[in-house]
Amino acid sequence: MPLTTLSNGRQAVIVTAADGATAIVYEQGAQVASWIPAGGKEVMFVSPNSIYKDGTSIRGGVPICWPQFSDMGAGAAHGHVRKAKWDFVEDGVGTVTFSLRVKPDDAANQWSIDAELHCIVNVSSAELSVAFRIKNLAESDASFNLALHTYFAISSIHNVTIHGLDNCTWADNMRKREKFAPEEIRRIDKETDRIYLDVEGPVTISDPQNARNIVIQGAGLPDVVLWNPWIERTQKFVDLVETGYLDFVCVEHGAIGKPVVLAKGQTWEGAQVIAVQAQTSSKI
Ligand SMILES: O=P(O)(O)OC[C@H]1O[C@@H](O)[C@H](O)[C@@H](O)[C@@H]1O
Repeated sequence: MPLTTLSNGRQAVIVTAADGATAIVYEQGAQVASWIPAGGKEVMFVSPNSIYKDGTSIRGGVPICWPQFSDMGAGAAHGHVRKAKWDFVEDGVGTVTFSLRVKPDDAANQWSIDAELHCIVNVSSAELSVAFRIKNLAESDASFNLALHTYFAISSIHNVTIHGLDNCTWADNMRKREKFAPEEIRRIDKETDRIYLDVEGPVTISDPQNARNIVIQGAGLPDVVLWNPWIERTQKFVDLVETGYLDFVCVEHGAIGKPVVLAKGQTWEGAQVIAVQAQTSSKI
């Protein structure tokens, strides 16, 4: 069994690619918490105040938010599977798969969905891909939202610029998801909690101080949440340090604007694919 116990006491698989890239994927939540391209820097942010215990999602990496985003449903905010213990399925060079059987009578499954979930992680120095697959095992349609809630490590929120969202209508999570017309967004300089709808191209985080662009693309996931809690809201998170907002930005590909409706017996997959490009100038 390739699961190992890390120094924080949690079980995880350390994935190594043929080119020397590594990733860490926790059993709880099938949560990716590290991706280091060979000879490169960590791409995932994980808060030093993260709580490592049963039923608590790590503050960082790629929490899988399903079957609901935020409070858009009857169940726990961002769903329950990010806090559940997933089953290891298989691993190989640069890859690991976890699964989770979700049954209607699970106490935490307030959506009563009957399904098998898979999280498939593939890693190399060029790319990290995190795929969420669901097979509907019920006799009726399953309807759900999904977000791959990825926390990216950055040199400082003051240094980075965001590209790829200017032409999209967005809903403000801080104003009851009221919708707004497209507008340029480059720097984040205040609390930002937006759902960009129907994003077609990649989203890029340009980080000149880290000499890299992080290029993030969704597959089957049309929407993108852009989140940074900024100064005041950060203080409300027990698992973030006081200045934690400086160190990350979340770019979360998801199916949020419209729920996915999956017919009985059908399988659906959505993924986030992340690439890192060396930067020679601050322009992208
Ligand atoms: O504290 P949680 O449940 O992990 O959520 C963190 C944030 O997740 C983001 O996706 C939401 O847009 C924010 O509103 C939320 O605060």
